[in-house]
Amino acid sequence: MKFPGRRRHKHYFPVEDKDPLTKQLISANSLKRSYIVGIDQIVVDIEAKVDSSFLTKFGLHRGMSQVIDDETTQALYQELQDKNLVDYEFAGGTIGNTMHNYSVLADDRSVLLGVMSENIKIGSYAYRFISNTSSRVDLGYLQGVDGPIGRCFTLIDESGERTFAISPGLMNRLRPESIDEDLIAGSAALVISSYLMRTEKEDTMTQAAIKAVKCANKAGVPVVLTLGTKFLIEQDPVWWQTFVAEHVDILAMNEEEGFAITGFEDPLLAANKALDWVDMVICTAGAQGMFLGGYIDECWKRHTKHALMPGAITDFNQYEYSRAMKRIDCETPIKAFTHSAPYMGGPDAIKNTNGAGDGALAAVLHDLSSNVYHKLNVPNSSKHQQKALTYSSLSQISKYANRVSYEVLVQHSPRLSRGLPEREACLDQAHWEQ
Ligand SMILES: Nc1ncnc2c1ncn2[C@@H]1O[C@H](COP(=O)(O)OP(=O)(O)O)[C@@H](O)[C@H]1O
Ligand SMILES: Nc1nc2c(ncn2[C@@H]2O[C@H](COP(=O)(O)O)[C@@H](O)[C@H]2O)c(=O)[nH]1
Repeated sequence: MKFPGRRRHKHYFPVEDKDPLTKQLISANSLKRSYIVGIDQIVVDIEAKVDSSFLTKFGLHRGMSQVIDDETTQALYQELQDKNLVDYEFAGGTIGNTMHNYSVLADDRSVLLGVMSENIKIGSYAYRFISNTSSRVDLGYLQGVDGPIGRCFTLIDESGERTFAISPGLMNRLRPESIDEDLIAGSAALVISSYLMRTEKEDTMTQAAIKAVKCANKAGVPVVLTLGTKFLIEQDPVWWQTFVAEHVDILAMNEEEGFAITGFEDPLLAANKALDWVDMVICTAGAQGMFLGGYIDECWKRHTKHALMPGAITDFNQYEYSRAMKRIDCETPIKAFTHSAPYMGGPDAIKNTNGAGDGALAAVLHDLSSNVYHKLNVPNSSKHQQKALTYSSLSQISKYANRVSYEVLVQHSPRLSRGLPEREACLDQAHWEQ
């Protein structure tokens, strides 16, 4: 496990550096490992620049992620080929991206559950998915299927808006019996997306996902849900609210999805509402940056050293230096929030916004899993007197998450090609010598 690392603040430190005594006690090969598990519809992204008439021609709703039938897929793909519009084909899927990014950041194992074609031809989409995924992502638990994985046509129009057209193939045929309960019970988190609930009659993905969620709930493993797209949530917000309240511990959403599920347009108020259902919430807000909210026990609260911020909740960031806890572990729970503006004010030129939110979530998962890893290996550390969910404070996690989003924005793919630098070039030498 590579720890989240020191960035603008000096609180990050690897296990080995924490204490010279523990350093002697722990030899590298006796370290216990932590890992996270994600479930996804296995898809390859096929990205193309199109104009709005293309979307109209194929009956696609702009800005939405929608499932298309075989006939539409054939015609759409043919037109993209004929006009030479395909820019790039790469492994995708909202959770696939998140597992990949987590493994790149943590330089450690994640496990991806889903389906994979049994017979893989060189150059096929299945082949491409596997070869574009970090070797740290364990694909050994994928369930074989006799047919293709999914394709996600990522159509970018003149305004930069992305419209996703999903040709599902057999991506939704993950069976409940393919869910290994011990694997989930031993993980640091189970990560799912709302897309897993968008299935047809013959599909088994939803049942498989629900089985995994119940297993995680029973084992006390945090369930992390990312909302994927506002259109899915808008169809039945009450169902989602109930599902989240009953089964989810950490909710990740952007401000549009936040509005769809909570009814609050302001991302801070949406995050505040979500904390009625979950222990921790991430609400990204594009150029506004991100809000992170969680619970802390009165006795563990830490005051910020930053300026108090204006917003719909007075002094909302006053306890942002605290580590997040499960509400149930707090005797006197307090809601705490933090906000981070985009790293360095955002890139001068955004190459692609695809996956910026997934990148932020991967960073949060890295912090969560680092805490489990540290606890497994240094259980008596004073750090674990507080029964916290996270390794770092809310403030640091959100800065880290924004930093990762920035990296996604300046590259073409939603998947990181490398980890973050050990030292940020933009920070002067004095920062590292403090
Ligand atoms: N236009 C932008 N300018 C600067 N930063 C951005 C911009 N869009 C996104 N970001 C960064 O990426 C993060 C996630 O973006 P967002 O678009 O909210 O996610 P999603 O992909 O889930 O919709 C933001 O919190 C911010 O740090
Ligand atoms: N598993 C699914 N993944 C999907 C679906 N529609 C889109 N996507 C993936 O989302 C990312 C982009 O993420 P975003 O946070 O920037 O919106 C992209 O790589 C797609 O593959 C879906 O229905 N199921």
